[in-house]
Amino acid sequence: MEIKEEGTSEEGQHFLPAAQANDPEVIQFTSIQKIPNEPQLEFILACRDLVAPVSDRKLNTVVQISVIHPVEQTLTRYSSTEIVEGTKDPLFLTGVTFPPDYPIYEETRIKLTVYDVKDKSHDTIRTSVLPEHKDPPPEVARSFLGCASFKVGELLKSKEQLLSLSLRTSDGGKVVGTIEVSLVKMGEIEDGDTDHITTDVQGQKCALMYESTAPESLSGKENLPFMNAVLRNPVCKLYRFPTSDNKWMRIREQMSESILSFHIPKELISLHIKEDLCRNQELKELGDLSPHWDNLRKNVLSHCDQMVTMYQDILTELSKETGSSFKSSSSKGEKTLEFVPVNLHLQRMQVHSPHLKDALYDVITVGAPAAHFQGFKNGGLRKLLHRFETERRNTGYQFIYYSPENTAKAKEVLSSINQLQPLIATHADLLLTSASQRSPDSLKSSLKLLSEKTELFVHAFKDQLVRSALLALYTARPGGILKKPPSPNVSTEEKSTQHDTPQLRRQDSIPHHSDYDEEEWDRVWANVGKSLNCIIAKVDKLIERDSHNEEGAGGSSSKDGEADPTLEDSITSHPREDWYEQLHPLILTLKECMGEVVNRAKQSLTFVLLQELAYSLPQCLMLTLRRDIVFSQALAGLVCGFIIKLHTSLHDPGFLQQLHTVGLIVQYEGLLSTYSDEIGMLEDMAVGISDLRKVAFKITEATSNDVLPVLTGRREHYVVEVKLPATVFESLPLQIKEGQLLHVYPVLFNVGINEQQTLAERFGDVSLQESINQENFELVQEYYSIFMEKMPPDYISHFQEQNDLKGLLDNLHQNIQAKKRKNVEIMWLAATICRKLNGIRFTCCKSAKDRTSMSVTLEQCSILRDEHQLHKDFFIRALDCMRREGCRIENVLKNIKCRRYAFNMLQLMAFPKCYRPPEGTYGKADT
Ligand SMILES: O=P(O)(O)O[C@H]1[C@H](O)[C@@H](O)[C@H](O)[C@H](O)[C@@H]1OP(=O)(O)O
Repeated sequence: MEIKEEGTSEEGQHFLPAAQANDPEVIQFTSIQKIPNEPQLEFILACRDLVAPVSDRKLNTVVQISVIHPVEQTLTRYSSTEIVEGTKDPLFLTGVTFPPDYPIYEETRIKLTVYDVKDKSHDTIRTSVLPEHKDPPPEVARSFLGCASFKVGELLKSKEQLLSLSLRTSDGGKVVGTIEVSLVKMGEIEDGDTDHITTDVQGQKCALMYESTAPESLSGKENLPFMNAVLRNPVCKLYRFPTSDNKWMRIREQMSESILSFHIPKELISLHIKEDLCRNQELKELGDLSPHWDNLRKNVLSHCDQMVTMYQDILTELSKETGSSFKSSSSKGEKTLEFVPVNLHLQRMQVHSPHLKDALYDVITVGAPAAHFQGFKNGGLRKLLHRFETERRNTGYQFIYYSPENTAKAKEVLSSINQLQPLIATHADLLLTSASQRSPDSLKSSLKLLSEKTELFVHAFKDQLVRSALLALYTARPGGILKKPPSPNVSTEEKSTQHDTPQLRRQDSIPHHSDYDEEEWDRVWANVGKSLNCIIAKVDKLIERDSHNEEGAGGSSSKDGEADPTLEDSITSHPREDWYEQLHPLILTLKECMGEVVNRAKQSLTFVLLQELAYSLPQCLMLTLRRDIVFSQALAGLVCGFIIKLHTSLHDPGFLQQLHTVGLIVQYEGLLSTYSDEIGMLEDMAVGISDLRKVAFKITEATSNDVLPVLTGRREHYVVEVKLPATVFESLPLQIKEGQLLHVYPVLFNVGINEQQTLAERFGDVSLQESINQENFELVQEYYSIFMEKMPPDYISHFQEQNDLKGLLDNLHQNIQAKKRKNVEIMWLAATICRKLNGIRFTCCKSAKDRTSMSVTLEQCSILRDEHQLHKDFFIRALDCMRREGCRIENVLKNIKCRRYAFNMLQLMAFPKCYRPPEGTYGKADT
């Protein structure tokens, strides 16, 4: 019989060839009845009276679970239990679970093979590097004890949903013990005779009886398809652990990829292309420039065109990856996949514990957003951007220095102009339509909209920057006589730096045209407001006269029955007017005035952008590319985290209120070291995460089957539209339904834990980590203040009763100040604060594979201990179970095709103890 390894092949990822999955003719097997989106089958295992091959040796047992598919009759290795040491009656804490889409039927046969493990450190189970997926030679690590098999249908139909099977030797002859298979329904009472089952902890017994309620849906049924639309290829694991009062809790671990890994980068790159094409066009439309500026513009344009082509090529390549939802750690340096986050997953723990409500704990795990292809020789974004700005500020006479804030402002105004001008034109046309229909009500409402938009338009130019840019452009036109520098709207800080340095000379050399009429712009700009006022006045008059006409026509008369002479006058002097004709010339004037303003402002602000681009080409564009790449990776993770959080908390009114009044905190745990390349990664990551502040979310009602989020905006500000099904959308607070923007507050705390960090602490520099932690602590505090201020008092008083956030914040602050080596307490506290504040949790290292796996499993077990009374003697065993057989070892396998954490002994010695994986799960791996 052919043996396959689950999860290493394409088949492992998709479970069934598509043709078979869709063809009812081929599949004639009995499906397992199940709750939608819940695992199809879950069971736990225990052995009894195992016979040791050598009588004086204590058994260390492990069960390997394999599936015999009824179609192909092939044996697929599916999962394993943990190793239970020193007992002939092992009870396994690691169970077996088959996710919703797994091709399993009542006819499917499950084979259970029991091994005796001789040497744990060599028992690297199911290492896929072995050819033909053969077992490691038994003498090396484990020896076969016995096996048994059953059909899924037999288990489902069995009395008490429990099978007790004899374990036999390979020739099928000798019975070497019994294996018990108990069907599990998460959240349901588990029956069974427990007397014989002991844990491996001396003398301890755990009753298998649950005192629990029926399963409660943790996320609404209606929105499940929406959430599942972004998740792919779930891996599920099941455990049972004892509580401190000797009851059992059940834990389901789930890890899923997200289609957003590719969807968001594609959306974002399309927006970059649109934004850059528009900017290039505006540069072309700058008009005549003097030879110096014209040459500069030509140079900039040729580079910018090349960049657009590059983005287009990347988009084409990414578009070929239809349906992809995972970029492996080994692809992190691939140029065409640079915008895609590394190894992005939702890591979920679902807990069902006695007496407590079922609970979900999510962490998004992802490789630190970083530009791996560009590399880290010169550092990462934090350093590169700082260096770039300093150098730009101090360069010679060729450019006018605009601060990053001013450059951003120029982009913002340009974007407002591009949005508002067509909007105003549309509202103006609607006003004329209302006029031609002679409808006072619709005339009034059209005017209201027109006024609002025109006021926004006028307001957009209320900035000194526009004036200085106009002047700068004027002097750059051919024939400009250059005397005095146009000074951009510099902040006091900038002014002082410039005065302290040779900037004075440089500024002095920048030209000014003596003929420049500084007030001309004011006149042109004010004309827009004036022409709007004329329209308002005219509309008022028309409506007023019309109402008088109506009254007149209706036989208006004074109380005593005599006609009102003034009204009669007005009726006779203003016969029924053509409103359209009255308004048309005024609208034309408004459009003309607006056109004039747009023309001037667009050109001058584009000239500001030219200054930024002209400096240090092509490095400046490469820096933008780097920032775009890092941001794209960070954004894909954020959108995934936001959608998951939204779907799991939709039924919590407090959460919804927090969402629209405060916004959500998004906490990133970084495990990067501040040594060598990882310094650059951390510098990239810090900027990428802080750039996420430019993102806001908006929730809309889904109107089609396309439920993927939609991205709009430009580099300074993005809006992510998240769609919800109509029924769910209807139940949201009004503010959210009305499209209010929902904000996020990203924060990053980093603590390096590996051997590189030891070097950094002994011989290097940890200041980057220290300043990141300090800066981000201030951000958390700021968020907390807004939270306390904006949430309703009754919510806050209940919240304060439940949580000592103030104490946690103080503790975090003290830990940050303490400057202790590898102070992992910082990460634990930050994570706890985030969870208590209903935030979104992230964990990242270089690849989100090894260190991240250690950290999320530790976090999961800590939650079980702190929130669900995990028995203290089982903390390490639970941790080892999760690390040895849980979702994260599958993560390693799917990344590097090898079931082994990439740590060597030396590295592990440097790790804080609770971050070290169990024996036999780590070693040299080809990453
Ligand atoms: O998932 P990571 O912890 O970033 O993986 C590291 C691992 O920690 C380290 O021990 C090993 O030497 C590799 O550098 C891993 O990174 P890869 O990106 O090469 O998987």
